[in-house]
Amino acid sequence: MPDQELPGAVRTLAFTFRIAARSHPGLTVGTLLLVPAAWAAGSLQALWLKQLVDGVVGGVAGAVVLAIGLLALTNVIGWATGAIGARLNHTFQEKAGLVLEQRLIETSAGLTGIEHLERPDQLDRLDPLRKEAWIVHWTFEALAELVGAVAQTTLTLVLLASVHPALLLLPLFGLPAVLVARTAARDEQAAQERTGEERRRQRHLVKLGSGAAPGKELRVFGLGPALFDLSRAAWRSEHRVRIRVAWVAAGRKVAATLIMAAGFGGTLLLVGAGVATGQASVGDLALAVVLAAAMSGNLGMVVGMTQWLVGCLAVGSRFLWLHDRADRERSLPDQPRVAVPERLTAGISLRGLSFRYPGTDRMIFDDLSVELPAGRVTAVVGENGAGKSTLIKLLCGMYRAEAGAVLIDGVDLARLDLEAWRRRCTGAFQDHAPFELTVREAVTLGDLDRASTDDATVHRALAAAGATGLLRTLPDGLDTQLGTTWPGGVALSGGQWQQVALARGLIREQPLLTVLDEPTAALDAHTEDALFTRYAESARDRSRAGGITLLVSHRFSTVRAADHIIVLDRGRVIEQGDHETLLRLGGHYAELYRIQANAYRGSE
Ligand SMILES: Nc1ncnc2c1ncn2[C@@H]1O[C@H](COP(=O)(O)OP(=O)(O)OP(=O)(O)O)[C@@H](O)[C@H]1O
Repeated sequence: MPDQELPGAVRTLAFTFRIAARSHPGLTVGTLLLVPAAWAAGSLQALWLKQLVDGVVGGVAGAVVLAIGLLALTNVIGWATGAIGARLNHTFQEKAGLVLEQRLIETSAGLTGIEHLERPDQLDRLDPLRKEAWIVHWTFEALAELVGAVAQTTLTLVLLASVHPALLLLPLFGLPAVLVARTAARDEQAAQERTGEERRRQRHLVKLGSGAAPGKELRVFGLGPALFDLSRAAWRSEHRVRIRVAWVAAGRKVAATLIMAAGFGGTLLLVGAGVATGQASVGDLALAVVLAAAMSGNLGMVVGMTQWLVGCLAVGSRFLWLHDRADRERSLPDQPRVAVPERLTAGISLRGLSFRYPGTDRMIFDDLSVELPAGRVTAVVGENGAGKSTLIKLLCGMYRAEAGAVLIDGVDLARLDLEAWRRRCTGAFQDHAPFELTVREAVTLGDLDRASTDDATVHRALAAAGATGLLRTLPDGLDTQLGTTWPGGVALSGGQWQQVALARGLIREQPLLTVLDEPTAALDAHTEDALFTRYAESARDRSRAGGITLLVSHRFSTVRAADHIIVLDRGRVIEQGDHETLLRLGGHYAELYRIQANAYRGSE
């Protein structure tokens, strides 16, 4: 289970309301007053109807004219407040939605680590928020409509009590419906939590089955039917739980509706008897019929709006949960933060590092010690799952180690100003983000701290990433839109996307740490080889600030260009040294290098 319960409805409502009200106080108040006013006008009409009926029955012309006038006036007011309220509400929703979305991005991206994006239990929790963030915007409409429904119900009750005090009991008959709605919403949320994994799996399988990237594998392996079966199984497993919850809720709702109907029947009997005995007027009967009928509708609306609001809050509570995490992070005892050094003199030392991913049992590193000397290019090699990418995550402060420390020129990374550290880090990753922007934008995103980026800088970054040739083929040079789903956008191959990502990673000047986690795996071996040999040379030239490059690659022809090579095996360093030393050692590295070199020669 995730480390913390989801926040309750009241806290979530206050939180969502606070964010929106702070950004648009006038709209908030306007919406919350006008929408309910339109509702209340509905009940007043019933009162004027009673006056009208009594006026007609008693033959009092003045009362009839007054009642008609009031009916017309209330109608106009109800219509006008309804129309303006709806307009305001719409504007408010759009504006508040934008603020909420902005906060969501800020909160999610602002968390120091990436645990919430990688841990399955936390992903299950965040999934509805990512997919249905827009539901949170409806919280205010749901709230305004609920306040309106409650206001109308209250006014209806006051009017019913004026006919016969016993009619105040009418809402008791509607109470089960309200309780049933609340329970149904809670059960639905619990079912959502329980079936989060199945839902994600099903969506993942549908995405695989219909996406462009897996299209080839799907055809070669004839995976369509198998994926469909798996997706159907995941859907069934999720659906079974949710259908059971829906049926139980439907059963309870039928019972609650029967109780409401009994209340309506009782009202008619009571007031009808009063008219027969002369204790009530015909107008009272008309009022009671209209209001009692409206009462079940009103309570139904209260129930519906409550359900709607609770549904919005269920999604909002995930937002608050994320927000709480950010708050907890901010409220950690504020240790004096050490400034990030302008240049590295010693380098980075990983000392006695022990780490396992939160929520898992397996140690990825157990007492790992590694030195990354300042101004040097260090390569890490090792089989799949050896811990290479995890090492990078720890160096960038995405996770904290359980024991040991990452020392930056002797200072524990945990004591450094992490944001400032990250501003001095850069990198490119195999699972890079394909930013479908112009080439210039996709590259300059790598250094937003720079006051302005001239074209020469972008060209330099693209050249360093070996993408000059690619640029020549693009119709509008740096202004070319990437991604075919945009007007005039061009399609890039996997390797070309990687080149753009690498250029983004290389645009920052004088980084203290450059992590290159298989950033060119989609390039051919020759191109990668030439690129890194050139990169390693320029990195040595630029090593004045003591910047460190950490390269992860499975290609030994590339790795040999590094100053220092670390061979990882299941989280342990089994060999290290430069290429020549490791070859002389005749160990694991030498063996793998020879296998690759032979395969490479054989393929030529
Ligand atoms: N987010 C995660 N949660 C739990 N375990 C993880 C997570 N990411 C990686 N692991 C586990 O940590 C171990 C090391 O993974 P890592 O990605 O660091 O290996 P790697 O050496 O980079 O592998 P590759 O060469 O395949 O990229 C693997 O066993 C992997 O299953």
